[in-house]
Amino acid sequence: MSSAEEPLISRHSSPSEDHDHPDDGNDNYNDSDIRHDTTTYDGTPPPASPTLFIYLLTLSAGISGLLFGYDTGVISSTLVSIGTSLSARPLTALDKSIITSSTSLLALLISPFSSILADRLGRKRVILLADVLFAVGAAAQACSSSVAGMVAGRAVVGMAVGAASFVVPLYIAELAPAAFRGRLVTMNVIFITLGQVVAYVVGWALGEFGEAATAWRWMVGLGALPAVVQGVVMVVMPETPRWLVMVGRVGEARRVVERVLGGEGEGREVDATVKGIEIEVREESEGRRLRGNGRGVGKAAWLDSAGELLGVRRNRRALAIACLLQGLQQLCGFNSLMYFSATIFTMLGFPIPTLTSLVVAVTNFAFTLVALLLIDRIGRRRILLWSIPFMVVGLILAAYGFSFITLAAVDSTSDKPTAAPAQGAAITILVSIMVYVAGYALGLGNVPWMQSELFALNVRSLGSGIATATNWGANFVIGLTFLLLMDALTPSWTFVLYAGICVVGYGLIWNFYPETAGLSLEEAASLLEDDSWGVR
Ligand SMILES: O[C@H]1[C@H](O)[C@@H](O)[C@H](O)[C@@H](O)[C@H]1O
Repeated sequence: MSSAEEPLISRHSSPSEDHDHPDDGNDNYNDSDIRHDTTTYDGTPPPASPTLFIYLLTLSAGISGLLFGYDTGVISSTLVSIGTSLSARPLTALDKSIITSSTSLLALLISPFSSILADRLGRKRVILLADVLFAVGAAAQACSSSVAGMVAGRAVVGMAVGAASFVVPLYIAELAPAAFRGRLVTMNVIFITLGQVVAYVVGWALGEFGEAATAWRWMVGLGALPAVVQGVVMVVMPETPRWLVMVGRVGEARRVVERVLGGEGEGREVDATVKGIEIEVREESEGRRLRGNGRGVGKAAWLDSAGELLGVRRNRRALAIACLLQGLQQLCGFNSLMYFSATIFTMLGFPIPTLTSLVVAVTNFAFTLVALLLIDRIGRRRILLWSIPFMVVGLILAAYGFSFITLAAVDSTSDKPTAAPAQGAAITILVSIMVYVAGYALGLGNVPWMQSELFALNVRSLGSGIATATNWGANFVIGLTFLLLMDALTPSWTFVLYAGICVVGYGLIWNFYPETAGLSLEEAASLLEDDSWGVR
């Protein structure tokens, strides 16, 4: 579908992809949409300025990113504040690893089901359900008295993250006028990193000024707040017109389209948009019927899409690149810092480790802003090739710093180190971690989320879904193994290992990831036909 034919209210995916793919994460709308979808259904220009409705939509997208960021970031301060409150003993490295990684594991497991639920119940209800899970998970963590209870609370939050990270982008993609869609995905990453900053600030403030025994309960419990706010915003937001048409509620769909278009959406445009959605939905169910699937969650449709994805060379290559980038985003070890920086800075003897660890979140947020200003000008491939060397330098320097210190033993009741390690080395590690995080935020923190521009439309949803699952899978591995690796290999070798992964990743990107910035989807796809994978 060319840009002039793109409905104002966007479609989500092609016929064969809609029901049975795993999570396609943050990529139902992306920056390629900025370039390609700037006109409305009948070719008229998009609304000149955002309507109140668009602001509300932006707010709900923002809160969703904030929640994702808050819940992944807050664990850092929580782990160093729990002391002996869970199961009446200090947390072991294994406890910390399982508490942390249960969230990503459940996010990974739940995301494929959220697409089915989103079709059955509607997008809005699934968002509300995710908000309930966020709130219940936060409360369960706050009230837990054992390690198992805490793991269960984190797992419920993981279900919420998995469902929300699929359905919120879908909701926005189906509601936002095309001209604003690209900006909304950009916002999502900014809000995730902002949510992590908020979590770190809350963790530090409560750890410093709160009641020692209950501070960590407030840290995790406060995660319920944005979920409640989002739930309230969602109550006044409509269901998407595309879903309403899918279930035969065309009149309601029409009223929603009128609302989205605001004053500018008079008669003809509304008609054209609703017609476009109806045609699309009809084509989809027709396609499914022809493949003998009726209206169900077609296994054959899934197989068709999977066959296209793996059977066609350029699709296969797109998938390999998208998974490479998502895998690398996590395996480079960044989230080890996001989850455990307060634990690391405690071991290094910093007096207020939760405050020191704020530099990780703030550097990540600040350089994410810089990246998003630069990325279209510099290009995705180039920004990765420029930034990964900084990550390698940061990691090697940190490894070098760690080689000078014997980590202080941590007093299990106060979680404070029993002896202060060498200060110079600790500062070196702090600075090198900042260099590493800045490099990460400039490239790997963002570029992988632009994955959908690599895929042709008919395999985009499934391809992005698999790549997103790769992200959660690798995130789980990192969360589970970091502290255990620090014990088994020493901190220095753990950081060297991450540096090695970055070097290998750099080589793979150099050889296989072509520059797609500024290209149309067709041009990007045909690059991948080339023997050199379009890199030369
Ligand atoms: O893009 C985001 C961002 O970089 C976050 O800081 C990180 O925690 C997430 O894992 C990643 O997906």
